[in-house]
Amino acid sequence: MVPLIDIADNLIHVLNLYIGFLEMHASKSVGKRHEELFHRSSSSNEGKEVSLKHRMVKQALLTFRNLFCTLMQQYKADQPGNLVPSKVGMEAAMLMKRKHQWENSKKHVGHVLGIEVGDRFQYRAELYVIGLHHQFSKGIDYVGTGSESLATSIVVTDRYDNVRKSGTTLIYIGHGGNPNVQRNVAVHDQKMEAGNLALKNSMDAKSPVRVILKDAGKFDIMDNCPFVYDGLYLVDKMVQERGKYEKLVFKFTLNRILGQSQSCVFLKDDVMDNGNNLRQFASFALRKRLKSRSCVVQKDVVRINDISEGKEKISIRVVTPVECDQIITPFRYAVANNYLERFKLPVLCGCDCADGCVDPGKCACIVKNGGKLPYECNKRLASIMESSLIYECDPSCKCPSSCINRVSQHGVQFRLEIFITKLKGWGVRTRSFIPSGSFVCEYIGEVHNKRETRSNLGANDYIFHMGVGKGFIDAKSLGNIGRFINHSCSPNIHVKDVMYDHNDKNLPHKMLFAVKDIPPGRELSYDYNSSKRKFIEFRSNSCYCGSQECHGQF
Ligand SMILES: C[S@@+](CC[C@H](N)C(=O)[O-])C[C@H]1O[C@@H](n2cnc3c(N)ncnc32)[C@H](O)[C@@H]1O
Repeated sequence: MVPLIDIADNLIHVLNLYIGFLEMHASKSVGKRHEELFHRSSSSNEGKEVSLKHRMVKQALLTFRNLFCTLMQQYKADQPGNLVPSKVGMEAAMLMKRKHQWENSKKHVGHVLGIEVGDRFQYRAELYVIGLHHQFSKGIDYVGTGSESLATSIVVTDRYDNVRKSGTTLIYIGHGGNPNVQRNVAVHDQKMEAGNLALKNSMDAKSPVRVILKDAGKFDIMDNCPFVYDGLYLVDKMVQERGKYEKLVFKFTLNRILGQSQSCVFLKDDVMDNGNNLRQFASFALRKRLKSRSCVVQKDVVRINDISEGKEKISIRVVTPVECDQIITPFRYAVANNYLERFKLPVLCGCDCADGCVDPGKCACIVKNGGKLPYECNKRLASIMESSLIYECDPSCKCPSSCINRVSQHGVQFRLEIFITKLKGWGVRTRSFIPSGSFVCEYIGEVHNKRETRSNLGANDYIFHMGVGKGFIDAKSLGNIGRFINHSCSPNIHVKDVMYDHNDKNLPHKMLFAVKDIPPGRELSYDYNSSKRKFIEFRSNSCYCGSQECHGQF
């Protein structure tokens, strides 16, 4: 028992140092903005802070999960009778609290910096550790007291008769009144106090409330990450009625604030549309069938099985809703850039590492990366933000294709699909979980040189600017999945320059890598204006990315 705690403690100590380091750099500017309802970033610096905060939240989750696993193992070995995961979660969270490892520990109304609509969580205690909901078991969290209180967040479970209608309206039953045999509490009327009072105050003040949905086996959100942050809602109505135990309960009607991104929980909304709770009319078999399907495919019909026509290792399908008859404007799918003849791409200088580039100091290609391997052994970027230019091993190198320094040249590795968005035309989403740092795809097209002007190329939505004084990639008539990826002010992938089959730094491969873990069903997006460089010019002025940090305009 003791050694395991020691391991956990050491682990926390190391992570603590790292978090402390991040905090030191973040604290100067993040400060007061915790109080803001919508964390919009107006400058690229703020954008950086938001992504830093994302990392800090992620780090807190990682610390929690490691600790949770360690404690679970400990309980399994020493006290299997006391193994209650929710209690172990609480214990892990409290251990972290003692080490000041919680994120966003100050309660506030509105979104929480570093957490996005649609983010999923495995354990209830995780919500506490990252500051999304500061209650271990109570459904309503709030700030202030009495008539001054305001609800900050609610967790919607099936414990009470909560109902969800049309994906945007929640009928949420207030707190209290349930019998509790263990604590010898009999069923009673709910009282207008604590969380109930806070929700009422929020209604009067029109103050938004964070909503976290929980799949309890009947709400089919996701099996292993049942808690989903569904965004901000307003409490529009409150009535007092007789509940299932014939005692008085408060029923709050909350409506989702418009303009927030989808959290991919619409699967069951269709079923629950007419105001019916899934539990009230769906048979067990139907529920099981629905549960086994992914919410990504539920609403859409597959129109094209593989738009790459076998050119990619993994087929890329095109889906649209049943009623949508939109088709993709024809283009030629390619898995490599088409360089115009006049480029005469320079010769390569490969490495001699027949053993697979295991010694970074000896590999000529890795030396070009400053002697550091750009990728970890799991083929993910070693450091997401570092090195804007990466040299991978090239066709003339002696190393095998499995070499650790060959990642993005192998093409698409995750199941991606093209779908129709509400306001941005076609978009790309993932059907697989994409871990942070993974290669997603290249932006492929016809490569033109710097002397050619926009008017030569003709205005189109698919021109990717390689950088000042460099070339363009035009993916209008020849391209790959990359041409369908939209812009977001809060992106989940980003562009890296990679060289592997020529030496012209003016024409690097534009490779897209995940900057965070991306769950299945999430749209992929990068910042078209990253680092003050316009990769792709918007023809319309308005941005419809729907993120909390959206600038609205281009
Ligand atoms: C490279 S294309 C992306 C794929 C495109 N949506 C399509 O239907 O083929 C770039 C164009 O997509 C649209 N777009 C991408 N991101 C957008 C956003 N956040 N808001 C509005 N339009 C967007 C703009 O018309 C832009 O010029």
